[in-house]
Amino acid sequence: EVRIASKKIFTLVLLHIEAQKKILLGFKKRGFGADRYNGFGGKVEAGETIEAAAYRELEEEAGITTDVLEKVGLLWFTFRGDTKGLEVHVFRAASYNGVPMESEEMKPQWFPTSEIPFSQMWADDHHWFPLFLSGKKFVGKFHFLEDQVTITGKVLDVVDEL
Ligand SMILES: Nc1nc(SCCc2ccccc2)c2[nH]cnc2n1
Repeated sequence: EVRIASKKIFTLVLLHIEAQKKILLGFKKRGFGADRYNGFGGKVEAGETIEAAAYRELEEEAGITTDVLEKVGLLWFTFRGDTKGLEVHVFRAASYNGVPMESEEMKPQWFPTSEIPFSQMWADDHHWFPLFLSGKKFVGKFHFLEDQVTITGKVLDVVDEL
Protein backbone atom coordinates (compact mmCIF):
# COMPACT_ATOMS: atom_id res chain seq x y z
CA GLU A 1 0.00 0.00 0.00
CA VAL A 2 1.17 3.53 -0.66
CA ARG A 3 1.15 5.78 2.41
CA ILE A 4 0.25 9.49 2.45
CA ALA A 5 3.24 11.76 2.86
CA SER A 6 2.12 13.38 6.11
CA LYS A 7 3.17 10.54 8.46
CA LYS A 8 6.89 10.13 9.12
CA ILE A 9 7.46 6.49 8.27
CA PHE A 10 10.91 4.91 8.22
CA THR A 11 12.34 1.55 7.27
CA LEU A 12 15.06 -0.47 8.99
CA VAL A 13 16.63 -3.49 7.28
CA LEU A 14 18.73 -6.01 9.19
CA LEU A 15 20.71 -8.59 7.18
CA HIS A 16 21.02 -11.66 9.37
CA ILE A 17 22.90 -14.71 8.06
CA GLU A 18 21.76 -17.27 10.63
CA ALA A 19 23.93 -20.15 9.37
CA GLN A 20 27.05 -18.04 9.89
CA LYS A 21 25.76 -16.41 13.10
CA LYS A 22 26.50 -12.94 11.74
CA ILE A 23 24.60 -9.71 11.14
CA LEU A 24 25.46 -6.72 8.95
CA LEU A 25 25.18 -3.35 10.69
CA GLY A 26 26.20 0.08 9.47
CA PHE A 27 27.99 2.82 11.38
CA LYS A 28 25.90 5.94 10.70
CA LYS A 29 28.32 8.70 9.66
CA ARG A 30 25.88 11.67 9.75
CA GLY A 31 22.28 12.73 10.25
CA PHE A 32 19.72 11.23 12.59
CA GLY A 33 21.30 8.53 14.78
CA ALA A 34 24.84 9.46 13.70
CA ASP A 35 27.75 7.69 15.42
CA ARG A 36 25.62 4.63 16.18
CA TYR A 37 25.53 1.21 14.57
CA ASN A 38 22.14 0.37 13.09
CA GLY A 39 20.40 -1.46 10.32
CA PHE A 40 20.00 0.23 6.95
CA GLY A 41 17.01 2.41 6.35
CA GLY A 42 15.48 5.81 6.03
CA LYS A 43 12.40 7.81 5.23
CA VAL A 44 9.63 6.40 3.04
CA GLU A 45 9.15 8.93 0.25
CA ALA A 46 5.71 10.10 -0.84
CA GLY A 47 4.24 7.78 -3.43
CA GLU A 48 6.57 4.90 -2.47
CA THR A 49 5.50 1.73 -0.67
CA ILE A 50 7.22 0.96 2.62
CA GLU A 51 8.67 -2.25 1.19
CA ALA A 52 10.03 -0.49 -1.91
CA ALA A 53 11.68 2.06 0.38
CA ALA A 54 13.33 -0.75 2.37
CA TYR A 55 14.85 -2.33 -0.74
CA ARG A 56 15.96 1.12 -1.99
CA GLU A 57 17.63 2.16 1.25
CA LEU A 58 19.54 -1.12 1.54
CA GLU A 59 20.96 -0.57 -1.91
CA GLU A 60 21.68 3.14 -1.35
CA GLU A 61 23.28 2.73 2.08
CA ALA A 62 25.08 -0.61 1.82
CA GLY A 63 25.42 -1.20 -1.91
CA ILE A 64 23.76 -4.61 -1.76
CA THR A 65 20.42 -6.03 -2.83
CA THR A 66 18.35 -8.84 -1.40
CA ASP A 67 15.78 -11.14 -2.99
CA VAL A 68 13.32 -11.19 -0.13
CA LEU A 69 12.59 -8.83 2.75
CA GLU A 70 10.42 -10.17 5.57
CA LYS A 71 8.39 -7.76 7.69
CA VAL A 72 9.41 -8.61 11.28
CA GLY A 73 8.77 -5.58 13.45
CA LEU A 74 6.90 -2.35 13.94
CA LEU A 75 8.39 0.18 16.35
CA TRP A 76 7.20 3.62 17.40
CA PHE A 77 9.70 6.08 18.90
CA THR A 78 8.77 9.33 20.63
CA PHE A 79 11.08 11.92 22.16
CA ARG A 80 10.19 14.41 24.90
CA GLY A 81 9.92 17.88 23.45
CA ASP A 82 9.46 16.56 19.94
CA THR A 83 5.84 16.43 18.80
CA LYS A 84 6.41 14.05 15.89
CA GLY A 85 7.36 10.46 16.54
CA LEU A 86 8.92 7.90 14.26
CA GLU A 87 7.11 4.88 12.91
CA VAL A 88 9.77 2.34 11.95
CA HIS A 89 9.04 -0.78 9.90
CA VAL A 90 11.72 -3.41 10.59
CA PHE A 91 12.61 -5.98 7.92
CA ARG A 92 14.83 -9.05 7.92
CA ALA A 93 16.98 -10.06 4.98
CA ALA A 94 18.40 -13.59 5.15
CA SER A 95 20.64 -13.37 2.09
CA TYR A 96 22.14 -10.72 -0.17
CA ASN A 97 23.69 -10.06 -3.55
CA GLY A 98 26.83 -8.02 -4.12
CA VAL A 99 29.50 -6.74 -1.76
CA PRO A 100 28.68 -4.40 1.13
CA MET A 101 30.03 -0.97 0.25
CA GLU A 102 30.61 2.11 2.39
CA SER A 103 28.32 5.00 1.45
CA GLU A 104 28.15 8.65 2.47
CA GLU A 105 25.70 7.63 5.18
CA MET A 106 26.89 4.26 6.40
CA LYS A 107 30.01 2.16 6.91
CA PRO A 108 28.90 -1.50 6.82
CA GLN A 109 30.46 -3.98 9.26
CA TRP A 110 29.76 -7.64 10.03
CA PHE A 111 29.25 -8.64 13.68
CA PRO A 112 28.93 -12.08 15.24
CA THR A 113 25.40 -12.19 16.64
CA SER A 114 27.01 -12.85 20.05
CA GLU A 115 28.97 -9.58 19.83
CA ILE A 116 26.42 -6.97 18.79
CA PRO A 117 27.78 -3.55 19.88
CA PHE A 118 24.71 -2.49 21.90
CA SER A 119 26.75 0.17 23.78
CA GLN A 120 27.16 1.92 20.44
CA MET A 121 23.56 1.53 19.32
CA TRP A 122 20.17 3.03 20.16
CA ALA A 123 19.21 2.22 23.77
CA ASP A 124 16.09 0.33 22.72
CA ASP A 125 17.92 -2.13 20.49
CA HIS A 126 19.06 -4.54 23.21
CA HIS A 127 15.40 -4.94 24.16
CA TRP A 128 14.10 -6.09 20.77
CA PHE A 129 17.20 -7.52 19.03
CA PRO A 130 16.87 -10.85 20.93
CA LEU A 131 13.33 -11.16 19.52
CA PHE A 132 14.64 -10.34 16.04
CA LEU A 133 17.54 -12.82 16.29
CA SER A 134 15.21 -15.62 17.43
CA GLY A 135 12.99 -15.08 14.41
CA LYS A 136 10.04 -13.60 16.27
CA LYS A 137 7.75 -10.78 15.07
CA PHE A 138 7.31 -7.84 17.42
CA VAL A 139 5.59 -4.52 18.01
CA GLY A 140 7.05 -1.94 20.35
CA LYS A 141 6.88 1.66 21.58
CA PHE A 142 9.77 3.48 23.24
CA HIS A 143 9.61 6.99 24.72
CA PHE A 144 12.91 8.85 25.06
CA LEU A 145 14.00 11.97 26.94
CA GLU A 146 15.55 14.81 24.95
CA ASP A 147 18.97 13.12 25.27
CA GLN A 148 17.80 10.45 22.82
CA VAL A 149 19.37 7.93 25.20
CA THR A 150 17.20 7.68 28.33
CA ILE A 151 14.12 5.54 27.83
CA THR A 152 11.23 6.53 30.10
CA GLY A 153 8.54 4.35 28.56
CA LYS A 154 8.61 0.96 26.92
CA VAL A 155 6.06 -1.43 25.50
CA LEU A 156 7.25 -4.52 23.60
CA ASP A 157 5.14 -7.49 22.53
CA VAL A 158 5.69 -10.54 20.36
CA VAL A 159 3.01 -10.88 17.67
CA ASP A 160 2.05 -13.77 15.41
CA GLU A 161 1.86 -11.69 12.27
CA LEU A 162 2.43 -8.13 11.07
N1 LIG B 1 17.43 0.78 15.88
C1 LIG B 1 16.84 1.98 16.05
N2 LIG B 1 16.66 2.77 14.97
C2 LIG B 1 16.10 3.98 15.12
S1 LIG B 1 15.83 5.00 13.75
C3 LIG B 1 15.80 3.81 12.39
C4 LIG B 1 15.07 4.34 11.22
C5 LIG B 1 15.76 5.52 10.61
C6 LIG B 1 15.32 6.79 10.91
C7 LIG B 1 15.96 7.89 10.34
C8 LIG B 1 17.03 7.70 9.46
C9 LIG B 1 17.46 6.42 9.17
C10 LIG B 1 16.84 5.32 9.74
C11 LIG B 1 15.71 4.42 16.39
N3 LIG B 1 15.15 5.57 16.85
C12 LIG B 1 15.02 5.40 18.17
N4 LIG B 1 15.47 4.20 18.56
C13 LIG B 1 15.92 3.57 17.45
N5 LIG B 1 16.46 2.34 17.29
